[in-house]
Amino acid sequence: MDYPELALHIAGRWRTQTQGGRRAVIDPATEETIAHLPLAGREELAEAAEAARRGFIQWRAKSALERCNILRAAAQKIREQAKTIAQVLTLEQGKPLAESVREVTLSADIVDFQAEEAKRLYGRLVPPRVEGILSQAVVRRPVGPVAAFTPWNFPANLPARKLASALAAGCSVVIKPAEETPGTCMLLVRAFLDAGVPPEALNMVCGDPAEVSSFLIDHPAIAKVSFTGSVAVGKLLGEQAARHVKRFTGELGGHAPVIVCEDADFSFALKSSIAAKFRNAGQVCASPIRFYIPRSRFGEWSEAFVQAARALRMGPGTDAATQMGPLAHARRIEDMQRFVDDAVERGAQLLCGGQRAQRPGYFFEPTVIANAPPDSRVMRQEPFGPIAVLQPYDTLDEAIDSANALPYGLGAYAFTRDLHTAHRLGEALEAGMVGINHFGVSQPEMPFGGWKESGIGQEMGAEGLLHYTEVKTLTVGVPA
Ligand SMILES: NC(=O)C1=CN([C@@H]2O[C@H](COP(=O)(O)OP(=O)(O)OC[C@H]3O[C@@H](n4cnc5c(N)ncnc54)[C@H](O)[C@@H]3O)[C@@H](O)[C@H]2O)C=CC1
Ligand SMILES: O=Cc1ccc(S(=O)(=O)O)cc1
Repeated sequence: MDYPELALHIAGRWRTQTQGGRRAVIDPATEETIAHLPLAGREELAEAAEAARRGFIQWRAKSALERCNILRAAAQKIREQAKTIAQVLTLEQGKPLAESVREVTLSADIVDFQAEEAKRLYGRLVPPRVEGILSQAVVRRPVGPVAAFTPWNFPANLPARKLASALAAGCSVVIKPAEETPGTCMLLVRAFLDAGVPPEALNMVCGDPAEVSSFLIDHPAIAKVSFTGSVAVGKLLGEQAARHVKRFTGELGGHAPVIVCEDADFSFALKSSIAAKFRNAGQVCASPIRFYIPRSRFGEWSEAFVQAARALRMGPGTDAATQMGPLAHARRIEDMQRFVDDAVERGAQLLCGGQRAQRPGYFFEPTVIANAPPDSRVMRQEPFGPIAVLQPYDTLDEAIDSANALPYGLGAYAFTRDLHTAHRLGEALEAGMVGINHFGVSQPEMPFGGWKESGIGQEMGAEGLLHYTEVKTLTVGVPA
């Protein structure tokens, strides 16, 4: 499989030679270097921000229909190249190739949806309360150049969400993908440019994440910051944006509970749970983490869950038989071990896995922990990896309280066959996305965002576009 030569897109030019040096991009399945990524220096970051300022003026001047047509052409190009982009994604990130193909085609769908929404960015006319007013309108206008920061777990989907909405609204962008997975984003950026987005309206930079984000957020050309990543970094970037009163969207971490009710179809719930838990090796912000199981059926569930976890085929994403790939980078392995060791030290039971796999690559065994005390790290922080925690409960009220106990609220799930219980849980679970009897809460047409510390704002759906706009009250009086 081929991996492309990496370049940054700054002020209308692709650059392979940059002032910030370069860093290796590693295949997480083999730990081998597959490419070198040029890094931007401060002057190049300034060039990108200034270009975004000029690009914004050109891009916002296009009609909604023109923007829609260009973005739909970009979506088509992404779809046509889905296999190639997916191969790059799997090489740099590790997930199974079939998952990468699905991610890339879904990214094209996200771009299509936001492109169409550009034509529906309606305002409204409000009857004036005083005489002599011809029209009193509420309209939405693009917020301005956006600095977008995306992580390594969904190298196509997450840049697509930000690029699609920002560009559909008429904003220009400087995007910084994760340095671990830059190739996928580079191919998406190329598709947008080839489709007709003005070269200065779309910039891609990489570098030291903290230096790049700090520089861009402080830069006067940047009007809005959009970040996907950890709660801790989200708070830092949000604070920095707030100091300039710049707009901020944060898609941050979660700690999703799953309540399996006494009346649930256990075999369906278990099959769905295993697929959702170990998809992308658990590196999904809305991934299920805490499974609350009725005490009377805890033994039966634990046994079947462990058996299914052990049966998962781990391997390189390029192997068609692989069900779970490696973790995306070396730091994740160390972090998984800390989660497991801490839980066991505090008295939890390790039912399976719990260690790095004995093979090259950043593989960590599918891990199941039971009865983790509430103060264990795995019960308070997002493991962001292939670790499931099984907890017994006695009453549904108790399970709901436990599910809502953390300061996060991104995804939450439940399984029941009773319609009343389904509605009750749908209301009671405190999260931006609640899935009853299914985990598919991330869809291009639906808003995706967190409650509590899990984030601010939403991406995708009609709401996603609105976060890239400002509201203007526009009153036109009768000329004197
Ligand atoms: N919500 C999500 O989709 C993601 C959440 N995370 C969370 O982050 C935790 C740690 O992930 P790691 O990669 O090990 O650590 P990390 O915190 O170094 O990096 C996480 C992501 O944030 C970016 N980042 C870090 N500091 C930044 C800064 N100052 N400015 C801009 N971007 C910055 C990195 O480039 C990377 O893409 C995970 O355990 C998980 O909880 C990580 C990736 C995606
Ligand atoms: O990490 C967040 C995230 C990204 C993508 C998806 S999905 O592939 O659209 O399901 C879910 C969560």
